[in-house]
Amino acid sequence: MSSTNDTHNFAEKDGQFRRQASQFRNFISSNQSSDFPAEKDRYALYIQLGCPWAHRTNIVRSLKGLEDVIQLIAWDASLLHEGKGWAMSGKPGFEKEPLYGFTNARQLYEKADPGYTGRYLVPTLWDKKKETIVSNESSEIIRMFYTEFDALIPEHLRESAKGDKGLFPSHLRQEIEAMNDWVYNTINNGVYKTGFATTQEAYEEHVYPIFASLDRLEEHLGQPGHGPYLFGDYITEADIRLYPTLIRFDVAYFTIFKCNLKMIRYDYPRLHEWLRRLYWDKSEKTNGGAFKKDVNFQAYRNGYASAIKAKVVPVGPKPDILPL
Ligand SMILES: N[C@@H](CCC(=O)N[C@@H](CS)C(=O)NCC(=O)O)C(=O)O
Repeated sequence: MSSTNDTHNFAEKDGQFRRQASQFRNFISSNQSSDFPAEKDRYALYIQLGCPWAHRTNIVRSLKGLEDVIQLIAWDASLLHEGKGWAMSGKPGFEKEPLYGFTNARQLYEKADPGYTGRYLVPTLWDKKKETIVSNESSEIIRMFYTEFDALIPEHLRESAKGDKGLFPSHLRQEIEAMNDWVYNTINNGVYKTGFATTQEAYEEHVYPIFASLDRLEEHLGQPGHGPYLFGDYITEADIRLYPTLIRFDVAYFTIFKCNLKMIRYDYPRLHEWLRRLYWDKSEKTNGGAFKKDVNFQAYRNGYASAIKAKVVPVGPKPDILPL
């Protein structure tokens, strides 16, 4: 990403990156008399392809066959304006935001709330009817997508039809929530705390826990009942939340965010297989390739290099991902 000025610095004075809580936290419901009822053509999902949090929401949109139900709008991943957020560059495919002709995310946030003072984050789930933001919290958006839209998707994709083979089956809920917690803190957000650190202390505080947690996941995948997916034979929410971080790991977090004690491809055989299995799958399990569709390795390299103001973009490792 390039920026209009040189003010990108995600760390605070003590060198630590602290993620703000998302501020729009409404929930779409299958109940048609709720404030935000599940409806075809009513909602739009704003993403940019580099963002792992947006990536998880787009994976679930594809996985659940919601492409015709929820519109997708992508900001140009190469353009983050400080003060305006993600933007449209004018390049082909990124001329203007299609609903209002906006050219940056700030305009959208201010349409929802003129007094908004937070960061202009993706993913942003927009209600076209009420003209406001439903939610900008990915962990909640994915749950709305896979629980509330059943009536609008083919029967074989419905969460209610899947029973204990679903994304968040009742017998695994506690285990998935527990894993979500440490994976979020030490891996999903851990790579950011490491990569955005501006002191040696902050960097070292966060880099070691990433690898302790990757080691823990590698072991987890070797236990009975686990593998090929994290909780056995079926993809769950835990897989969806880990994947966007690991698909970026070797090409961006290892190289650019200095999460460089080990690589997925050389040091974690089970995780490496898990990752490639999801990436290359084109079967019904992934609804024909939900995990590969919007992966863009060059966008990850460029985006993270720019986020830390690196003047050079590392080219390796190659290939971007190995065959299964
Ligand atoms: N908690 C949010 C985090 C979203 C987030 O941090 N998005 C980043 C892109 S990866 C963003 O939009 N950053 C723009 C900015 O900070 O100005 C979620 O999971 O939805």
